[in-house]
Amino acid sequence: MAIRIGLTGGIGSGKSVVSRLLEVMGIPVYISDIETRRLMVADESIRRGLTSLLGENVYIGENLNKPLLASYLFGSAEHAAQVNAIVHPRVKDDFRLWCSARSICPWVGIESAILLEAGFRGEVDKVVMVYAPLEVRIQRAVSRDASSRELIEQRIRRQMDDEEKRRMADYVIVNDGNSPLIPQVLALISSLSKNIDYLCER
Ligand SMILES: CC(C)(COP(=O)(O)OP(=O)(O)OC[C@H]1O[C@@H](n2cnc3c(N)ncnc32)[C@H](O)[C@@H]1O)[C@@H](O)C(=O)NCCC(=O)NCCS
Ligand SMILES: Nc1ncnc2c1ncn2[C@@H]1O[C@H](COP(=O)(O)OP(=O)(O)OP(=O)(O)O)[C@@H](O)[C@H]1O
Repeated sequence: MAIRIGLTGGIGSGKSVVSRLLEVMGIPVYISDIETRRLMVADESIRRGLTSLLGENVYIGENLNKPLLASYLFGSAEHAAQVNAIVHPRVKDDFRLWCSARSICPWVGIESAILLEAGFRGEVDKVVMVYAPLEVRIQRAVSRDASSRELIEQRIRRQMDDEEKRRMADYVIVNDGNSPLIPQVLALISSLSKNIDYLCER
């Protein structure tokens, strides 16, 4: 079985950049944002759950009504918990299938801002947190998404606090714009490789 690396970090921390580096090194990465987007349209049980929670308008033909879902989900912790309970179990099943299709790979990764909140700690062998200071994250997300500061802060409120994430992480990669990323990713792979005997099934 492949060693599963869970890559997490708040919105704008730079997980996608780190994922791309892992992929360049030949490590396939399950990008949760992309796969979840696919499942929310294709998976019947998610469609049923969201329609019964939010009404028929949550889909416009074959497309998800993203503004409707976003305003509900990010509006309160309770709403986020309701949506997450419909979506995340199916994402977990899908990730397990994705891993079994790659069992010959020595490593695989999963990238998710809410890996720990969504209960994926038990799905991975090691948790790697990508860290950037809050203000840097906000500025990056605002310019990447052409969004407002208020909307990004609203999403941040639905995510686990950085300090808590840091405590649960096995490794931290600092992506503050000053610390170079590539040496940190190489050091991570090298450190995980040292533990390969411990991580492999005997
Ligand atoms: C609400 C939706 C439609 C907004 O779509 P949009 O294109 O604007 O944003 P996108 O999907 O690219 O998400 C951007 C970022 O928002 C944050 N985010 C998304 N969903 C969540 C969530 N449930 N809880 C906390 N943060 C979230 C993450 O940092 C994510 O990387 C979309 O995020 C969604 O369907 N979310 C629910 C499914 C989910 O939990 N996805 C996250 C898997 S990591
Ligand atoms: N070290 C860096 N220097 C400059 N810009 C960066 C750096 N790291 C990331 N960025 C930029 O910041 C933005 C956010 O990064 P990225 O999309 O990787 O974040 P993320 O953690 O995947 O966020 P999300 O949770 O929304 O998926 C992107 O536009 C990215 O190009």
